[in-house]
This record gives sequence, C-alpha cells and structure tokens, in this order.
Amino acid sequence: MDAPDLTRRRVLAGLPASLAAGAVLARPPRSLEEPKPVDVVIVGAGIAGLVAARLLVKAGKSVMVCEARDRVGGRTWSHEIAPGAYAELGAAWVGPTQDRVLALIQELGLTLFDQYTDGESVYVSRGDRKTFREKPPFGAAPPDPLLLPDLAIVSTWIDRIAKEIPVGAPWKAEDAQALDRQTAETWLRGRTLNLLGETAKNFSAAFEALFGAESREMSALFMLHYVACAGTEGVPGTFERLLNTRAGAQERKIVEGSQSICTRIAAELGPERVRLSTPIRLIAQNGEGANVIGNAFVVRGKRVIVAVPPPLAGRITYEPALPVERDQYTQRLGMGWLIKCEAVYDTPFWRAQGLNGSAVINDGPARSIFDVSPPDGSRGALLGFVGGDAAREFSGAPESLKRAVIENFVSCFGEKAREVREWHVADWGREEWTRGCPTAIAPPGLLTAYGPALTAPVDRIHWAGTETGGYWTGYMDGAVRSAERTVREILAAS
Ligand SMILES: Cc1cc2nc3c(=O)[nH]c(=O)nc-3n(C[C@H](O)[C@H](O)[C@H](O)COP(=O)(O)OP(=O)(O)OC[C@H]3O[C@@H](n4cnc5c(N)ncnc54)[C@H](O)[C@@H]3O)c2cc1C
Repeated sequence: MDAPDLTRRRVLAGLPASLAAGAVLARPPRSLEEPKPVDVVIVGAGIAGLVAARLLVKAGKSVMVCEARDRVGGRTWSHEIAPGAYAELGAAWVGPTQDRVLALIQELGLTLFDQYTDGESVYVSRGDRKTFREKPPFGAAPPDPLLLPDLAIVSTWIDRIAKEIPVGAPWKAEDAQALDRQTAETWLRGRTLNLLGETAKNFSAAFEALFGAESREMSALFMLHYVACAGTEGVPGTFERLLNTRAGAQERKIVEGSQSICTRIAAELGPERVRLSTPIRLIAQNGEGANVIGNAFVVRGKRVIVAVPPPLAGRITYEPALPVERDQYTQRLGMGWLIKCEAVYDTPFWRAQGLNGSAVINDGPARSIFDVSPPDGSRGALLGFVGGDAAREFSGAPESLKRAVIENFVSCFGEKAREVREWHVADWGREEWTRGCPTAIAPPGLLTAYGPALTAPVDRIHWAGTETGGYWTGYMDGAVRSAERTVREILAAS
C-alpha cells in the first residue's frame, strides 16, 4: 500500500499536521526513512509489544517494533545497585496465578528469588510504631484495631462480589450499572464500620501502592474487576492475593531484573526488528494495510498492534478516525501516579534488628515500604511507594520528597536509615512515554458506557498492553496475556 499523498507530504514535513506545535521538529528532515514493509508493525517495546513480536516471528510473520524511548522495557526499568544485583524503578514482583509471565520467565532462562520476609514488619500510625508478623488471614495488613475489623468485612465483600464479575468484560456483571455509578471510596464506606471516620485514609496506603490513585478516583466496578483479575482460569482473584507478599503479588522477583524480560526478547528479535527512539505519531489505514508514521519515518504493515498504555494510544492520530466509542474511552481513562523512591545502603541493617524491611505508615508520603535488597544481601535497599495524593504533593520537589521519605524510613527502621549511599527516584507521571503508573484507572461510568471499545480491533489495528490483559491487568502477566490475545486475533484473521 502506498502512503496517501497527504500523509507522505506531512511525514516529509516532519510530523502530522494535527500534532501540537511543541512537538514539531525545529528543522524539517531532508528525507523520509521507509524500511521494508512487514506483516505486522508493533507500536511499543514494553512486555506486550515484544512478546507479541516474538510470537508472530515464531508463527512465520515479519515484524517491526517501533519504540519511542531509547530503551526497551517501558514500565519495566531495572538498574544495577551492586555488580550483577538489580533493583527496580518499574515493575518488580511476580506471584502465584501469574501463569503467563512465570512461563515466559522460565522460557527466557531468568531466575526468581523470594521477596525477603524473615522477621517482622513495621506499622506506624498516629506516631505510634508497632512491629508484627505477617500471618493469615490478614497477611501484610497491619494489626490496627481501627483497621482490622473493616479490612475483614471489606475483604469478604470484595472477594464475594469480584467472583461475580466477568474477567475482561466487567460491564456484563449483574450489578455493573450500580457498581459503576459510584466511586470505590463510596462503595467501601457503605460496607465498613468506618471507625473514627477514617475508612478512606486507612485504605489509602493500599490503594496508592496498588493503583497510584485514591479510592475516590476510580469506579467501584473498576476496583472490583481489578480484584477479579488477580487470579487465573479456575482460580478466582482475591484482594488478599493483590496485597500479600507470601502467596501474593509481591512474592518473588527476577534476579536479572524485570527489564531483562524485554532486553532478552529484543536481543532475540535483533535490532533490525526493534527500532528505538521512534515515537509513532500517526497510523493511516485502508483495506490493504496501514502506514505507521513517526518523525520522517513510515513503515507499512498488513496489520498493526498498538501496545502502549491506552491514554497514550489516544494521543496517536488515526486516519480514518477511530470509532467514537474508542476515542471517548481513551479520553476518559487516566493513568495512576506513582513515584518510586529507593535508598541504597551498605547493608540491609534492619534485618539484624529482626525486621524484614516491609512497613505500612499512615503519615508521610511513603505509605508502603519494602526491602528491595539484592538476593545475596550484598547491599541494602529500601523502596517507598509515593502515590496518588502524595505523588501530587511531592512531585517536582525532589529535596522535600527525599527528606520526607527518608523520615518515613527512619520512623520505621531507626537513625541508620539516614546513612543513604545512593538515592534513586522514578516519577512515572513525568515520563513522557508512560505519563503515570502502574496502570490506567477507570472513573465512574466509563466501563459500562464504552467497555468493549478497549480491546475491539479497529479494522487492521489491534490493541495490546496490560490494560487490555484480562487476568492480571495492570501487571506484567496482563501484558503477556494481552500480547497472546492480539497475536491470536491476527493469526485468525490472516
Ligand atoms: C512503578 C511501577 C511498579 C510496578 N510494579 C509492578 C509489579 O511489581 N509487578 C507487576 O507485574 N507489574 C508492575 N507494574 C506494572 C507493569 O510494569 C506493567 O503492567 C507492564 O510492564 C506493562 O507492559 P506493557 O507492555 O503493557 O506497557 P509499557 O511497559 O508501558 O510499554 C509500552 C511501550 O510503548 C512505548 N510507547 C508509548 N507511546 C509510544 C508511541 N507513540 N510510539 C512508540 N512507542 C510508544 C513506551 O515507551 C513503552 O516502552 C509496575 C509498574 C510501575 C511503573
């Protein structure tokens, strides 16, 4: 298929006319780069895009993956904190029922190690510090008499209702309309004792770490569907599995770093199939194929997989325009906002105090804290999640953020927590090609109004990415599942 004249002129001029002036190249490029047409062009080299490419190549298809960043991995981003020891600025953990990513990790020859859980966790609330051991039925939840009764009631409600919500099609749930009409906060308040009127506050440490958002920002149906997705075929999702370390989503990590899933697949595919620093601006399709267009770049494919977070997919221009339902969907869906703050120490000194490095705090920006030291303990590392309201308050103020997070670490683990050897921050809201994390959040009304538009292919364009994953949406496992689905769609269509 030839690029339509209009498109060719625009690409040669640098960018599609419809883009904001700020994005236009200062000097028009001299020539248009046009690699060989392929069967499938994939936009985005995160887990979803790369897994799709790998499966398509195995099925005999030619592919090109176009990635905006100068690295692969997207929301996985590992960095070395000691020789051969990695910490994660993006996705870190895998856990039970995440079958698809666990199988991939094994296939790629990567190694898992257990999140450190020996010893006690710390809980700091209203200035009071307690230590506790994670055990059933409350797992990682702190032993706060104001919190536990509500948690027990809410977990039972959440799990019972989540079981009734069809994974991947929450709008089909019997009570979908009623659940989608209210925020998760309203729904929780109606089902708790609301001791001291602090329900929302008590749950916000969990919501901020899980969603990068507060419970008032998402629909109850979205939250309950997220829980429904924390399982696999035949094993219903549970709230506890999302929250827990042992037997939960924070159970294990990859020795070589989570990003190595992507770097290994990219190495397998080779540089001719994975183009870095190639942001895609426009996708123009007709009955024969699509032109996928970046800055002075166009590649043709018979089909396209867009494997970027849906709010970013909504920033690409499409010709012809996408169905209005899809456009309305991506206009309303927003990313959560998490800042990961990591302090590296000479040793995991808290372990000698009988502590496992996990903490929940009710005051201060880092409400959930984890030990993210390498498996051999050759360095110590603590991670603080700063999400939702706290991310809004502290983003852009790096010194105050560092001071406040280290104060949180000190309140949990003592004065030694000030002896920081390295300090790393990933503010995902400020990452141009992610714009928030860990996942996109649906406000009230969205899923029931436009739900099916998220995954429905539009002629030759297919939608991947963890948000479209069904089981373990929002997680690496969901990203793998989304890739597998789009590849099935494409192979069935060709
Ligand atoms: C801080 C944080 C903590 C997390 N913790 C966990 C965890 O512990 N366990 C877990 O399983 N998951 C976790 N997640 C979620 C997990 O990282 C994601 O679910 C998963 O990596 C998403 O993969 P993806 O391929 O769907 O999307 P992405 O990784 O977002 O990949 C999309 C790619 O598309 C590129 N892109 C965007 N727009 C364009 C464009 N126009 N043109 C070309 N390229 C474009 C981006 O640069 C990116 O590389 C976390 C995420 C974050 C950020």
